[in-house]
Amino acid sequence: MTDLDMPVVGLRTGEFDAQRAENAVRELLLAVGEDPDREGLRATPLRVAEAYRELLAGQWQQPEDVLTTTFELSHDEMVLVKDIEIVSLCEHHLLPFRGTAHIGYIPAVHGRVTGLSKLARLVEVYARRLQIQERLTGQIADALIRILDARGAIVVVEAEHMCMSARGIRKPGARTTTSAVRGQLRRPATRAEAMSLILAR
Ligand SMILES: Nc1nc2c(ncn2[C@@H]2O[C@H](COP(=O)(O)OP(=O)(O)OP(=O)(O)O)[C@@H](O)[C@H]2O)c(=O)[nH]1
Ligand SMILES: [Zn+2]
Repeated sequence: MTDLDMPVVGLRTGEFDAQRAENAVRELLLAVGEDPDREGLRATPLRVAEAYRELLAGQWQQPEDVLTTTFELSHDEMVLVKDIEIVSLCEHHLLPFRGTAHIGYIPAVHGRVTGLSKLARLVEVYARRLQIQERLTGQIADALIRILDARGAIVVVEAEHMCMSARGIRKPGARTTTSAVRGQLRRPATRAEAMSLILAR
């Protein structure tokens, strides 16, 4: 059987399998030489499973689920929300990366704008998945174009990866910045204006 013959399993099929996650954590505790039945660890598999349910809640959500409220408004200029805190999980090490996201978009002509909180909800949908920072950044920008029919979108994510600070190269404080720019925001002047607003403290 080749890989191509394998049934497609994983992302967003079914529901979060809490029992399976608990069993896996119990196995992990055994693997690191612990006794999962000692008092302090007895509830740990359950706690960890619940923590992953929360950290990965976006696996079972779609951006359309949160970009619901829109208002009829002809707004020709950029809407920018800065400093949205994010916590995501690096898909390579299952360790958190955390930081901030900044989102700007130019609404559709004679179109609709969305509620500001929905932009932060959109970030959550993609952050609460197994991610790499570049994909997270691009997915948010693409959703703004696809779902809001935005004329332009810019997303900047700044984050610190625990896989770089707590293990491996061990460089606490190293921050990674990624950006995704789509549509009219790719025009140099518009992009420069957006970046200066994002970088202004
Ligand atoms: N581009 C990108 N790389 C990431 C991200 N998160 C983690 N990584 C990197 O993924 C790479 C995985 O490299 P590997 O060599 O397969 O794994 P590793 O031996 O654990 O790597 P080290 O972290 O260098 O010890 C590492 O360089 C991580 O820093 C991300 O969001 N974007
Ligand atoms: Zn990592």
